[in-house]
Amino acid sequence: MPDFPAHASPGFPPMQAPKPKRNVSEFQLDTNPADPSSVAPPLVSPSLTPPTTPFANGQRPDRQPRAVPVPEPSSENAEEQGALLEKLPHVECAVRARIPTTTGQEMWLHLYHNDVDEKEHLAIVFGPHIRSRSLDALRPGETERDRMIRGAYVGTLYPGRTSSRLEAIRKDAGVSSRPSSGYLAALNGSPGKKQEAESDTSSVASGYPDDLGPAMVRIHSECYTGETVWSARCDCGEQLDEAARLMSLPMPTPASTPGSEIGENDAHRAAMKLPSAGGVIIYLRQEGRGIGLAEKLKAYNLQDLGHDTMEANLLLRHPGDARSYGLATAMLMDLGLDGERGIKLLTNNPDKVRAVEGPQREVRVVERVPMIPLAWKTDGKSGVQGPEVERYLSTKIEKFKHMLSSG
Ligand SMILES: Nc1nc2c(ncn2[C@@H]2O[C@H](COP(=O)(O)OP(=O)(O)OP(=O)(O)O)[C@@H](O)[C@H]2O)c(=O)[nH]1
Repeated sequence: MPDFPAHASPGFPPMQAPKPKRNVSEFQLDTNPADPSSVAPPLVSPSLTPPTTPFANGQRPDRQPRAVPVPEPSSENAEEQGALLEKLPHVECAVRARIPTTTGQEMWLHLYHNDVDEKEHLAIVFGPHIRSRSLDALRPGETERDRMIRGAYVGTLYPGRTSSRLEAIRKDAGVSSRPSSGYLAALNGSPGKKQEAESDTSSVASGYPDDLGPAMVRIHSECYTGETVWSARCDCGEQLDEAARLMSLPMPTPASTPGSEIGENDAHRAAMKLPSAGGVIIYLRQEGRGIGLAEKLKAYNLQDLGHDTMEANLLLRHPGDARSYGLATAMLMDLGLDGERGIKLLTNNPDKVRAVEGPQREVRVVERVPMIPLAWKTDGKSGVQGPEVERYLSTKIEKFKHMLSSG
């Protein structure tokens, strides 16, 4: 499986990163000097990275991160988990489309509307198993063609297709239908199930197979600078690429579960382009940690004047982090990822882990997969580098308490 392309345009040659002026020892990270294993990873330029950097010795050539179990929330730590919304927003998937990507993997882009803002939030779905309940629900007066145009079809589109349901196509072609069950049967119109799909789409089960375990999820906040105009102030573009790469890895076998080491056999299977176990990136339009692009650009000027990313927000009279995750919870529920089985969340952000679960723990984060900066994992061979991103990462660890040393 080839790597996802760097988010930077290949037309722009990489710039020489300036030499760092500061050393990791100045960052006063939360470590216990008596315990060498507690030393946090260094934040200096990769050319100076000492061997304690996670994966610096090439132990994880596959760049597959380890999953960390997430403990059940307790009433004792409820306060530090922060306040959650009392009521989740209403979301509806308006349209989805198949997007072939430059790596050869396909993804399904789902566009959502909601009742709390006017923005178009997105779910980027990898693999065949995750479907939107609100998209699949029948809408009054719509034709089969209408359903296909808004993406509410099963299988793939092709010129001349007349039905959104596979069963109807098989019947027209005189092919006997394979027995299907549950959600897909309901969508396909199997006797006894169609009524269920029409009357109460929220009660049908997700198509995500039980044996795949918790689905992999990334909640990503928009970053125009890091994802589109090649900024090296943050690692947002790289995180988006990495989440897509992990969700495109081949379907696990009993010997290789998602989040575990990937073996030679898996590399072979990836090369054969076997279907991926998939996952979903919820892409929220909360640019600049919720303060918007104009304010983030002011914050960058304040950072150039010597302030860190949190101070800059506060000087502009914004909270350090102005984001919320209720929309993400509602979208995950719509995608059938609520319930006991839980999800595996790609993040270092402790606030995000609980906030995305929702007021009644509608969604359960059962595992956390750390997002280690690529430069740390590849010993500086790739990834965003430079003094600005080093300062950004150190502030995330020191002030936002991101769990960046876990690996
Ligand atoms: N206000 C502000 N926002 C920033 C800055 N740098 C990046 N962002 C925004 O921060 C968001 C990404 O947040 P991060 O803090 O990188 O990561 P996170 O989502 O909290 O945590 P992870 O899940 O571990 O990646 C995006 O909306 C970016 O636009 C900055 O210097 N100032």
